[in-house]
Amino acid sequence: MEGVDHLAHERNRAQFDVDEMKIVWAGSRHAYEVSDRMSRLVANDPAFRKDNRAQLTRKELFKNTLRKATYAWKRILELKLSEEEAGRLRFFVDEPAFTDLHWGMFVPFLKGQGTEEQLQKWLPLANRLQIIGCYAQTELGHGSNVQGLETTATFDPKTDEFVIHSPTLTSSKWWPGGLGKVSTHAIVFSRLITDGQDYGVHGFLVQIRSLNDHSVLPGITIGDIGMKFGNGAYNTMDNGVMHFDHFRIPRDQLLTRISQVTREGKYVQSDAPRQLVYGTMVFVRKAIVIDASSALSRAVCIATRYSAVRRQFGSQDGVETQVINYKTQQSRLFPLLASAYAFRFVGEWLQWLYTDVTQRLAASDFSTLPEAHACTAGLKSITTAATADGIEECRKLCGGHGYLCSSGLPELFAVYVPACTYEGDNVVLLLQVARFLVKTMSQLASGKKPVGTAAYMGRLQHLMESSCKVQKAEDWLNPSVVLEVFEARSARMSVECAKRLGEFTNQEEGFQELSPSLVEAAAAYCQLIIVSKYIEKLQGDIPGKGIKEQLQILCSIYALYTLHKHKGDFLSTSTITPKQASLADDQLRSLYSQVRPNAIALVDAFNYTDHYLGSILGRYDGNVYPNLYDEAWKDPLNDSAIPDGYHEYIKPLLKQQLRNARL
Ligand SMILES: CCCCCCCC/C=C\CCCCCCCCCCCCCC(=O)SCCNC(=O)CCNC(=O)[C@H](O)C(C)(C)COP(=O)(O)OP(=O)(O)OC[C@H]1O[C@@H](n2cnc3c(N)ncnc32)[C@H](O)[C@@H]1OP(=O)(O)O
Ligand SMILES: Cc1cc2nc3c(=O)[nH]c(=O)nc-3n(C[C@H](O)[C@H](O)[C@H](O)COP(=O)(O)OP(=O)(O)OC[C@H]3O[C@@H](n4cnc5c(N)ncnc54)[C@H](O)[C@@H]3O)c2cc1C
Repeated sequence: MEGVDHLAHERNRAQFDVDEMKIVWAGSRHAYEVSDRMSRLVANDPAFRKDNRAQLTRKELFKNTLRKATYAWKRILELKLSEEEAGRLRFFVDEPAFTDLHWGMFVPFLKGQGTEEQLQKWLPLANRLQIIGCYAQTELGHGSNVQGLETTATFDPKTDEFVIHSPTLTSSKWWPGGLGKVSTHAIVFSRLITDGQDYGVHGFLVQIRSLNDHSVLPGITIGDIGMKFGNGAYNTMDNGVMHFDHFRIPRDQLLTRISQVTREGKYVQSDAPRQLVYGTMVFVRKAIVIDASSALSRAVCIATRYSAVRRQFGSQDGVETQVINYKTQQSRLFPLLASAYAFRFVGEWLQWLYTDVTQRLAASDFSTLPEAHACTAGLKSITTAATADGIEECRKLCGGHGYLCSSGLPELFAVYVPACTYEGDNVVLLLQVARFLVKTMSQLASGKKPVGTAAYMGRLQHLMESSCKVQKAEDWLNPSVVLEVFEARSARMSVECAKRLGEFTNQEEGFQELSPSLVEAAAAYCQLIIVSKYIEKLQGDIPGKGIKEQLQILCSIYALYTLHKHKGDFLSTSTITPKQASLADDQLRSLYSQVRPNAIALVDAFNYTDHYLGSILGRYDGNVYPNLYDEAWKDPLNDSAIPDGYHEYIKPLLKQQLRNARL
């Protein structure tokens, strides 16, 4: 059976052109071609093998990651890959490494905050990996509360230097990836103090290790923070701890696009808002949304293929039922499939928003920064939470075999789940969205017209009074009906929060008290964005046989499943009636039946190689059982029939039992 395509029958049932869908998924033909080429390059190179990760010790794992990351860099140079190609190559290598933080945070921070002079000095070194950088913001005592960071950078006018110091144990930098063992440089967030005054947190470029022998520079203490969740998984990364003892850096290593300190020690701020120092976080949060669609689609691909291969019960004609045909399986799996597509499209839109805000900032237009912050923070929160839960659901959808490392799902979950925490704890980020909504509501009262994703608030009166027009199940397929109920639910939840906030004399106290409801209102706003951006996508030109139809089905599933899951919100705000909620469920069931014949082709459209999936259950050819069986024998425990420890433990135990029985 080796090499037989067990899923061929499923693929023949598809009602759309899967090759065209691959292009939609990738974002463009060009993006598809780059991804396709890079994924194959990685898959066909034995140096990128990854099936042994769970068996390695931490030290072996880490060294192996260093080998792969440096080998990847060598290939990037040899093949003269573009920045885009290099990024995709690293993505398909699929192993968290110091390079993630170097390219993902250190270089973007440098580009965003450095002056021309600073860029000329540092960027070429960073771009050639002659220095390796990390992003050292979080401390032992503070992560979410960036303004609470304790590391100090005190200007010394006598020597024209900043003195970086960790005044307490809790001010030790803690968590930065790549810091523990690899980085030579770090962006260190510290409180800028000059002339006795504290000007708050700023980014400084600090060399932390010797470029000759990699020793940690005198005055700095650095180490790895220890093993993290799961075997293998994120333990390929050297998340680090760093403590400074009056360590000196030249004044020109304050990254000074936003503010400067003169030779005399005078603090000079530009016109730009100080929040621009958080710009790299906006950049990364945006990238994390696209990454959520990648991680979720990967889990869904595994669970969908395996659900078509796996059979249990119902043997009428001698063949048991494929578990994918069970309605419960479909009602758990297909919303995740739809979410993967929805997150992809909202990620594409977020990329547009980010580019737009960046261009505006370059022209000193800061007006859309609050919305960009709210959208990136909120969507990062909603998509990572749904993806982490979704991966775990996919594991359960694969039954017992999903719990094996060879399913690929345990490691995917362990690597992915910190996304709910890093780059901003998800609840903390939703509270930021809530603040944005409260502010938007209060500005309405003063006549300010809401724009962008908040424009619907301009129709507040209508949304407060409107009633849902759905009378039969198919009415739920009408995008304008769906959009309006999501808008009305979001508006009503925000208005309710604003009303209750108004009952507090102290607004901040009210905000704290009502924060659980505010987080729910923020989530409703983000779900509205996801639904509305998907609907907008469908209004564009989408060529290819059957593509638009499939995407419409998935869009309706995402919206109606979200409605089903948050039925309480929609009912308690009287946005829909119980009868309309029940009609939405009827429509959802019918949509699942429409997805069923296309399910395998819809996950094939992700175009993942077997190497990237890293899952026997998700193999393209569906030949699961022989491979699962063979894989078991490769476990080191099976090297010998009699295990190590038999003579020490099992034999004496059995003898003891035998003796006891004889007595
Ligand atoms: C192929 C290569 C792969 C590369 C991978 C590279 C890494 C990532 C790159 C791409 C991602 C790809 C996919 C990822 C794969 C996995 C990679 C894993 C990498 C892990 C990286 C993790 C790194 C980190 O975690 S770094 C540390 C991040 N820390 C945080 O996020 C802290 C969270 N806290 C905050 O952000 C803030 O402090 C706050 C938002 C909670 C604000 O608190 P506050 O109210 O006290 O704030 P302030 O007083 O300072 O300000 C209030 C004021 O400012 C506005 N505001 C706040 N934040 C922003 C912002 N970011 N932008 C704009 N404005 C902002 C806020 O709204 C207030 O405004 P007002 O008008 O109301 O005053
Ligand atoms: C794998 C991983 C990689 C990381 N990489 C880096 C890196 O490269 N560089 C870096 O600088 N940092 C990094 N971090 C740190 C990360 O950014 C922080 O852990 C994250 O921002 C959360 O902050 P915290 O740990 O302080 O959580 P806390 O804020 O202590 O959260 C604890 C709990 O308190 C709640 N909470 C906190 N504040 C509030 C509030 N105001 N209202 C209500 N609830 C609240 C949270 O919801 C949470 O439930 C990494 C973290 C991880 C897990």
